[in-house]
Amino acid sequence: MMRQYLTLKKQAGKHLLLYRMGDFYELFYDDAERAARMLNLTLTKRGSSAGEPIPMAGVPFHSLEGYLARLVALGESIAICEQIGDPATSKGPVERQIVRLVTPGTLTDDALLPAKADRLIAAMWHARLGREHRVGLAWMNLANGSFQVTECAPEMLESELYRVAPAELLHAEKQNVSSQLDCTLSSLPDWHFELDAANRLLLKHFEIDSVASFGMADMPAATCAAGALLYYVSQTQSQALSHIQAIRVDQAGEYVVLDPVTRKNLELTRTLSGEDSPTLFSTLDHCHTPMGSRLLRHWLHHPLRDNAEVLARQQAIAALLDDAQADPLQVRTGLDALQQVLRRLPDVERIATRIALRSVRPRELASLRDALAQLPALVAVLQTSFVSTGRLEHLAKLLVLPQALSDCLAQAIAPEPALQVRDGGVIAQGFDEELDTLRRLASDSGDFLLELEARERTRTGIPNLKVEYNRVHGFFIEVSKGQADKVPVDYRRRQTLKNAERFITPELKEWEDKVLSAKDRSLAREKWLFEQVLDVLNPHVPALSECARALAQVDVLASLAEHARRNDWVAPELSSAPEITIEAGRHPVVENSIERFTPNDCELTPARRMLLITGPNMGGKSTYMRQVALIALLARTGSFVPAKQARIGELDRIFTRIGAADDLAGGRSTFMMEMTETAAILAASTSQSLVLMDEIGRGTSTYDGLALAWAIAHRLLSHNLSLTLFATHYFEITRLAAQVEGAANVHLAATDSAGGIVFLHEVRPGPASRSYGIQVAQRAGIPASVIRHATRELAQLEAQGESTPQLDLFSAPPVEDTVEPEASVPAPSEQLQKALALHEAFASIDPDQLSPREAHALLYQLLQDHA
Ligand SMILES: Nc1ncnc2c1ncn2[C@@H]1O[C@H](COP(=O)(O)OP(=O)(O)OP(=O)(O)O)[C@@H](O)[C@H]1O
Repeated sequence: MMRQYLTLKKQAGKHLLLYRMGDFYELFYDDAERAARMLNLTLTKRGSSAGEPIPMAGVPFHSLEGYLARLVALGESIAICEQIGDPATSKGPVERQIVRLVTPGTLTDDALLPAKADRLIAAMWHARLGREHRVGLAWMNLANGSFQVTECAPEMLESELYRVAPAELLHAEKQNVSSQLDCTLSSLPDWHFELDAANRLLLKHFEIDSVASFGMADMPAATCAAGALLYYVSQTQSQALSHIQAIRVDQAGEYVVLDPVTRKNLELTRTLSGEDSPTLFSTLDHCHTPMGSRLLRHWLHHPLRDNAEVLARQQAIAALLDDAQADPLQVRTGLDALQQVLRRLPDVERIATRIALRSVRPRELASLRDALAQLPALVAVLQTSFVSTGRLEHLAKLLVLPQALSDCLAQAIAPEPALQVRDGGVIAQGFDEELDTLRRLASDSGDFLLELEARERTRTGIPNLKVEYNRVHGFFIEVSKGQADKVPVDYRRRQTLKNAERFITPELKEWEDKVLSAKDRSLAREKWLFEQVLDVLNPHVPALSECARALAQVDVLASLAEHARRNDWVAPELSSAPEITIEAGRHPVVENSIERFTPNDCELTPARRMLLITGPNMGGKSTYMRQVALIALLARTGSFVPAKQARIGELDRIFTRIGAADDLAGGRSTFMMEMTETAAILAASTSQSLVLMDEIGRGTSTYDGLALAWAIAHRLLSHNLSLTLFATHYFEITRLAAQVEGAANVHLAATDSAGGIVFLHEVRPGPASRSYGIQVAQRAGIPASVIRHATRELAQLEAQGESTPQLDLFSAPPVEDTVEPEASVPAPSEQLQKALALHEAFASIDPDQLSPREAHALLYQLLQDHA
């Protein structure tokens, strides 16, 4: 047996091998030790190998799914080995085979999948084509059959990986992955990524002549990744992947690029501390179906650049809301009616996939049958209430499925089927004549038995004779001990009890054989019929999947409309210029968590492209910056936004540099992280990008920090020309507004009161007047003696004026809120002047215009002038 185990373990490779033995799945050797640790199993021993006992651990077969879910959540991959041979006829160990591979990215079972999130598997391949270096990325959602590819430059890979967010990433053994993404990495031999083999596999699977059919003619890197991915996934499934029907090329430039840090900082689907709520997704998710929730999550991570699709979604939401407003006395609006139907729908998307993989359960088919019966009502609401809305009208059409599909389910599946086909009672009465006869034979024994009992009582003269059945002994005739000697000769003893004897007669035995075989045959017939039903359903899988996608869209649009209705959100105007103009905007998440949120305006246009934001700690700077980014992002997904009015232009990227934490694992300090992120922003942001910069330069000495912050702001303003929100504590930076066209100062207002500082959370024009740092510290509970000490120190430092080491905004004399910056700004210190001069000298250099000799000379000149 151990030899068989070791052969199978070799096949399983790195996967944990669950080896079926009777009612258990056993693990041996290292697998046993690992699994025992992870699952808290008892580690035992079985036999020995080379004189050492073999470690063993096991899980009962009926609780396999629960253990699998835990292992997969820990990022493990598992090979499941079953007994294939018949133990009765086997010589030596029963034949066994690996029948299923479970990996974090290839799950389709409902018990193992999160309802509201997708679990994708991706593959990446670096290709060098001459001097060009491209990365091909392919990803698949096995649970709904989508398969996508893209190619990107290596520096964009991390952003793309975070956008796709796979649960498992396949890569070639010789190509290391340096991503910080939290996912399971599975390495494959390099030959899995060979172009010819990949091409052949894709052509065979999709039955096409060339990958050009999918627009992949010039995408060799993506083709290699797609081939490796398809091969790997098909190895994990025992069924053909018939629901994977096409590859979609994800065009770079389709989406507003969000780099990994921005996805995190904006708390789209996870809070900074790693919780699921409160996030933008948890706030907006009023979806009634799991597939709706999954699509909403996808939309939030994929804001669109092009206005057309955004507008179509927005108009659909507007129509859903208009209907509600058109007749305020309407007890139930079209939106309510839609939601009522949506509430009753199961996860059609995943059921469709499981039909294709032939792993669907009877009860899922029953819920699909009931769902299909609801669809006409949904279509009717869409067609009566929202007839003239392009998107909703189109979706309504996709919800109409062939009648044959509903008929098949309605006729074939029992009203309340058993959990498993092997339990019987899955196929409906009246669907198959043979099955009905077998069932009747198997269960309609009542009349025959009563008749037999009466007959035998008369024949034997034993009045209390009974004919009965139990699972262990089958049918029998029971006679009390006192009457046992009266039984006829054809009675054969079956069992002796304390007060009774049980017998069987040839007639009863014949009946028993017929009934029991009818039971077996009816179960076998049901199993066969279930497979036939799957054959009938299978061709409808594409239409069903499309219908599921349409349902998900209707659900998301209804959810966004519902949120807009409850929170008074408005449709943003979309423009093609790079601009963000918001009147009375609110933070979509914070507005729901505090009692009174103060709305604020924002105007960012090419002519006023940078807002320098100042104000006290706790004043609301971060909230304000994030709210602007979130409103822009919401507008680009087609949603309404929390504002009185908004106008959002086409954006290519959203960047954020907000309070970094140490990347200890990556060996980078806070300051290093801050500078790395800033370098990426300066390299990639354009005049169509929205950039959020929060207190850049704070992690180093005052002079360094200030000089860097100044130069970075200057660069964004004069070179990148991005729409920028730049929050800072450095006072000198506010001078930028006077020096460079396109920048303006705003501040978050606060005021003193008898009870201490009061934050007004209002964005007002001009720079802030004071820091209120000590007042904030006081509110935070710093002891009164420390506060008094700090106040004395501050007075002294302020008296020393410009020579203080703290060059920040708040060493300046107080100014009125609305005073323009240049009126109150002190002259820059000597060091700063030097830094600025150096910066300006650098800004005037165009390296592309210099020969190496000139560059060398210029370098010496700069050293001489600025040392
Ligand atoms: N517009 C607003 N209306 C009402 N409350 C607000 C508003 N903006 C922010 N707040 C509240 O003020 C608190 C502080 O906000 P925020 O973190 O944005 O301040 P900050 O200026 O960035 O502070 P720090 O500089 O210390 O990071 C938040 O917890 C939020 O609840």
